[in-house]
Amino acid sequence: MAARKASEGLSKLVGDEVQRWGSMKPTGVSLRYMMEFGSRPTERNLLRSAQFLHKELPIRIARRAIELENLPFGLSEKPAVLKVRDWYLDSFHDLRSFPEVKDKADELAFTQMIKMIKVRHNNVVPAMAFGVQHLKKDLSPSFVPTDFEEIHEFLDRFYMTRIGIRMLIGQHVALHDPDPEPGCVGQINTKMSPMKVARAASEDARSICFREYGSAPEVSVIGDPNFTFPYVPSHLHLMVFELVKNSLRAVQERCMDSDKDALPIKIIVADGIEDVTIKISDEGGGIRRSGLSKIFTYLYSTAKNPLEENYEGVHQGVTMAGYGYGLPITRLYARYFGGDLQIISMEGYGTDAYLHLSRLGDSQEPLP
Ligand SMILES: Nc1ncnc2c1ncn2[C@@H]1O[C@H](COP(=O)(O)OP(=O)(O)OP(=O)(O)O)[C@@H](O)[C@H]1O
Repeated sequence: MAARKASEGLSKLVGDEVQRWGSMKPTGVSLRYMMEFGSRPTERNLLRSAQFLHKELPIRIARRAIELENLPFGLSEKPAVLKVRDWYLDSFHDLRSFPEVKDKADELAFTQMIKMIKVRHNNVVPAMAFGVQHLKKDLSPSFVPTDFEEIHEFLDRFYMTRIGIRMLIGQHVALHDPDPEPGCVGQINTKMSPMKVARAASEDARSICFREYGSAPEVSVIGDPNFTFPYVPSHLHLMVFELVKNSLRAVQERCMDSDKDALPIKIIVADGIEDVTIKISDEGGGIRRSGLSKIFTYLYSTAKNPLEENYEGVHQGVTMAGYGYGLPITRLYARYFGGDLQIISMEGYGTDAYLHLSRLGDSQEPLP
């Protein structure tokens, strides 16, 4: 579909429909609810789930489309942001033009449609990053990072709701799996071993490190190998991958500068009553105190930006670092199910990342 012009404005494009849906209140779901509901994926429950999404997704999508139209500093006019807004409008339109979901056939067609919506939005993160980068370039040298607070808050809200939308779609689609792995309820593994996921994510990060530097520091994972708890393995994988990638880069660069051996990275998994905490410790030299306040912003990275040319297809080749998105996005994933992320640094020595995951899974989705 041809890109719409920003000047056409939202209200003219889709009338009051987006505004009307965008003013409705979204309904949050908890990990526990998803797990209990999804444990009986009967025809009736799948139908109920599709009916819920048929009403819920347009609300969430409309709210973001409206925000995308009203960003400060002219960010809404940037071509990459316009493209993202068009993806949201197209998805809103697909959902609203889908008739009421009444039976199994409707439900299957609806599932197919939302699966397509998820694919359409695959490149939202790099596209938005490209738009923001573009804006930063336009504003420099008068660029003041505090000006970006509003944009930063918007991006936090925007990506948080994106995680929610993708979780809801992914969960509904996954409940159709005729042969789920034992213990899995859609995307949730009721017996997820955090050690196993941490190991796999570390190996993935190490292979990127190998590709980039020709070697990779060792990563050891300490904890109870039999311990399991319900969580979404793909979320945990993504979070540990990002954190280990940062540690590997810091350790690797430090040892290249000093000609010393690369010191191993240590991951400890602790099983508490309220939280499962995963600590990732490295001796990569830490982060300067003056830079610490910036690490959770979307514009701070000490690596060369891979988005300088364009964002199309950036997902095809994961790089070691560059957008400055790893930490803020990881923290959003942790917070989505009631957890958090803290970074403690000792400049001149190393960094500890504490990833807290809420064990009870009772917290409602944060819905900005
Ligand atoms: N373990 C660490 N040791 C030293 N510096 C770190 C560590 N983790 C993060 N940093 C610093 O924080 C910055 C931001 O990290 P973040 O993960 O958000 O982005 P990035 O790694 O630069 O890029 P990407 O978007 O690809 O993850 C890094 O560029 C780096 O300077």
